[in-house]
Amino acid sequence: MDAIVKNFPQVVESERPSQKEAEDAVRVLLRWAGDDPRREGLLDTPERVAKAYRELFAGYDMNPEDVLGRTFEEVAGYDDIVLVRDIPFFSHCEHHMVPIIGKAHVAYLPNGRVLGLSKIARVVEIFGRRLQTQEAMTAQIANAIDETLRPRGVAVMIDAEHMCMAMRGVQKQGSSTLTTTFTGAFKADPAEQVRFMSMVRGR
Ligand SMILES: Nc1nc2c(ncn2[C@@H]2O[C@H](COP(=O)(O)OP(=O)(O)OP(=O)(O)O)[C@@H](O)[C@H]2O)c(=O)[nH]1
Ligand SMILES: [Zn+2]
Repeated sequence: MDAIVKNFPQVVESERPSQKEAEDAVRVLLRWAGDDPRREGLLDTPERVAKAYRELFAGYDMNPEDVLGRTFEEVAGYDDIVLVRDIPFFSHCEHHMVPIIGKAHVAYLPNGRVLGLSKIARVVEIFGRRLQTQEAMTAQIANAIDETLRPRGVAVMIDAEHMCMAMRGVQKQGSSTLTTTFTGAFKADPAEQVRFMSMVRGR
């Protein structure tokens, strides 16, 4: 799990700002945007935003190892692809802190043990609820499953729209970005990659 921890230096708990400091920071941003935090409609907004941030960034307080630790072996020798596709997620880009909205497709080739299917979606949640680049998020999901389950291979594809490209800056709505990470047999064997792609695309 070293790679995952290294990719995400997290705030030391003792250095985490207080709720009051977070609310004050929101008041500064409200003034920066041009509004008056003292007007009635905005009085409770800093408190709501601080609370919303704890929810939107809850992934910093979650460890993928806790989720991936529970596995099952009684699967009648099943050893072919397990694919969970179209897992919706919201994340935030680390450059602008605005949403990334997309879907993740996650597959692995079991090596005697399988994961609870919901745990795959939970891992997507853990990494989604942090500040991200799409590339890092794709690699982190694949590496977390690879390092804890030790399957024969992992394939992850993320298809997402970046609001920092749609709502601001270059303002291109509707474009999507695709990223993939392959490990093990998926990395070594292009035929396995093709199988993954066609299962993701197949309807
Ligand atoms: N590779 C990658 N780039 C991202 C991601 N999310 C946002 N970006 C890009 O990060 C870049 C930051 O570029 P900068 O020039 O530093 O910032 P900026 O002036 O706000 O850039 P513009 O968005 O072009 O206005 C932009 O090109 C974004 O599109 C991501 O997940 N992966
Ligand atoms: Zn951005």
